[in-house]
Amino acid sequence: MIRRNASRILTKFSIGNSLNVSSGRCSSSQTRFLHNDPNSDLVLSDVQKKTIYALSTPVGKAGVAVIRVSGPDALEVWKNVVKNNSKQLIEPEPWKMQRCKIVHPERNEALDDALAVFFKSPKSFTTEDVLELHIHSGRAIISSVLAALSALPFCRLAEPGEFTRRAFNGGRLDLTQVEGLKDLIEAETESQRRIALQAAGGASRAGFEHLRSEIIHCLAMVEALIDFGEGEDLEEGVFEEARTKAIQLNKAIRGHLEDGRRGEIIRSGLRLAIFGPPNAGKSSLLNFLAQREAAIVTSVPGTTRDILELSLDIGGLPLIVADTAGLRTTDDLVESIGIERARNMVQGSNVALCVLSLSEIYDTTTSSVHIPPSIKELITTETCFLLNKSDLLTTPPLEEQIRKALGQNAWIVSLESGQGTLEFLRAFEDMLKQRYDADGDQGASVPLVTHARHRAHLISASQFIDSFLQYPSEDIVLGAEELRYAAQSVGKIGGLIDVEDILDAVFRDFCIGK
Ligand SMILES: Nc1nc2c(ncn2[C@@H]2O[C@H](COP(=O)(O)OP(=O)(O)OP(=O)(O)O)[C@@H](O)[C@H]2O)c(=O)[nH]1
Ligand SMILES: [Mg+2]
Repeated sequence: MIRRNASRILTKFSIGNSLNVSSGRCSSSQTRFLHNDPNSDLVLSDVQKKTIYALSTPVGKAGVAVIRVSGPDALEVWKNVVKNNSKQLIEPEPWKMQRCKIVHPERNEALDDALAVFFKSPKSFTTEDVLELHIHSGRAIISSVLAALSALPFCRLAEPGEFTRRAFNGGRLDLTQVEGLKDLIEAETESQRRIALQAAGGASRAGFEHLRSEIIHCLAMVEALIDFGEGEDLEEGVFEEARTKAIQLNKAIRGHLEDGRRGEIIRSGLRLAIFGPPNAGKSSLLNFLAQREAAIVTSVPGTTRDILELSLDIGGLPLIVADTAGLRTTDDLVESIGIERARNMVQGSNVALCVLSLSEIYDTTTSSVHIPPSIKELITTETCFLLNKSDLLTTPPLEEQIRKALGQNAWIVSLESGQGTLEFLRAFEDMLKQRYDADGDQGASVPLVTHARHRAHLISASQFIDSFLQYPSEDIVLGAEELRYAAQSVGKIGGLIDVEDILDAVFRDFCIGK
């Protein structure tokens, strides 16, 4: 189709962003949203199209509860249940809060003094007509208003998530924004809130759409090459230009994939494993971080036998902190199971913090550090160290020597006396923010990939681009197919495929005429 139409219109054209745009050639793009079936247009049943209502705030006693209504009959709902104080029907002024009474549509009985606002389609959350009733929050009030709405035959109670679903169907939100909205509501720490707000606001959508349009631009070059052939109707070097662009695109995608999984980790919580030999003060550290006696602390080595996990907010980051059994060789069956679990926990963690007793590992006469082999095997370049029980040393340790042996992320403290603990906490928080913070104090960029789903589609897009790059210029038809799949993979992240994209890009990016 593209081939025949285009070849009739175009005789010679050149490619690139700087080129002229033909006037009035672009057809308007028709956006299609994909749900389960990537090839079917969305068809809604009558029930699905009905006006829906639901309580949008938690049930219980509070100042205000909001009941939301969305759909083609939202205005009818207003006319039936919203009355001004003189009991006359009022036409809503869109997007403006109005003082009113909520009445039962059949009995005309006043149910509550309220505020109501009408959002006219398409400028609403769902893109449909939306009505919000801000009533007093109490069980009896809420149920009486919901009962009043259920008396209207053109309304039904919304399914879970149906308002957001309608916002998605209406094109107000793409899938990344829907996910962002959900994450925003569930955010428990600053960094989770920040990342979710960015996604809900459309930052991820813009990032992925940019990637997709770049792939489509690349595909448009290849399509033109298929239609017209280099050197005849097309300028020389188009194939090379498309390849160069594809290489750049793959680099950009890999950049997003190799972000240390920051987005996913912040969403689900960073896993911090506290490990070390018995009696070093691991449980004391957990209690210090939690600011309560969460773990049992005794002077008996081997007190902690199993993993104890706590969810904590450290420096605005969500951490799942695990206290583990002290690592040593033992014949005790229960203890050895605990030690095995501890090892697995350390290996599966995002951050490992090794707690050591200074008097056990530091030789004051030679200022050297000796770490037991059972601990050494778990240490990587990323491991952090807390050298505890500094109060037991008669001469202060040489910090320089310790940092030389263990790296910069090593701190000396006494969890018993509290010496050095606040400095450790501040430095540890800074280190975590440096590694994982999303656009916080440390200025790290907000990660684009925040869900495993995004990662999977980006990986397949990158593989399709790789396959395109394998094809020689003679097999360019097959290569174009790979690029088409790559664009589709990225499109799936937002749940959106634009059927007219390629046609649009051909006419937008190419200068037509001799
Ligand atoms: N002197 C001194 N004692 C400490 C310090 N921190 C912890 N302790 C003591 O060391 C002992 C062991 O502390 P825990 O926190 O239970 O050590 P652990 O590493 O969890 O030990 P296990 O669970 O047996 O592996 C307890 O008696 C603590 O009171 C410290 O900074 N100085
Ligand atoms: Mg312990």
